[in-house]
Amino acid sequence: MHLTDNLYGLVLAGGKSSRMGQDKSELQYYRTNHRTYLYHTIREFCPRTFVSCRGDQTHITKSGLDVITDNALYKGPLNGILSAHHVYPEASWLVVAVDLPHVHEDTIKKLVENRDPNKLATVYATRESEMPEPLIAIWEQKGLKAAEKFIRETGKSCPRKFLMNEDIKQIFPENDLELFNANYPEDYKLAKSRISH
Ligand SMILES: Nc1nc2c(ncn2[C@@H]2O[C@H](COP(=O)(O)OP(=O)(O)OP(=O)(O)O)[C@@H](O)[C@H]2O)c(=O)[nH]1
Repeated sequence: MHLTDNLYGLVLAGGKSSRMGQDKSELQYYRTNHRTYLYHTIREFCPRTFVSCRGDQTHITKSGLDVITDNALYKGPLNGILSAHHVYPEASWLVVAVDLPHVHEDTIKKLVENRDPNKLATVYATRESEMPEPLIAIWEQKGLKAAEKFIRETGKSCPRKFLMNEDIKQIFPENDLELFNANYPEDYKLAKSRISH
């Protein structure tokens, strides 16, 4: 099996961005807004790529990028991933959250090269925390089926809670900074300053 067979890309951009105070997917770290940057970055590795967002985010749905909008089943990032899974149930998904400013081509390449399709997911973790980061990960088709069952049975939709007890492959970035999560305006400023130096 080729490592990118059936592997579709998904940039998660459907959050409320309440801590940032503005849509995190509109923030620009490189030459364009970050959802577009990540979309083009992961498109190199996947036969099809989409942005995952809410139906009311018309600035995204009408942006010209391929989009999958959330269905109304649950809330949160896992709903975005499961909505994509419902549209293309035969696919596995390379997922990247839009609030990861230091993810770059090599971060994605490493994820793809280390994919283990026999696990439920291949997931990054920082060396510091060793906790799975489910939003920079490859979710296999069977992993998404299992996640959906977990939500139905527990009522919990936190992707990390699900992955903590599951058969996953965990990998580490070259540098923990690649997984830096920008949620607040101070994080945005800090990430921008790192990028411009
Ligand atoms: N499609 C989709 N993506 C989501 C949803 N909620 C969060 N995300 C995405 O998942 C990633 C992590 O989101 P969070 O930081 O947990 O939540 P957020 O709503 O973006 O931000 P806060 O409102 O500050 O918590 C981001 O890329 C979000 O765009 C959702 O309901 N649907």
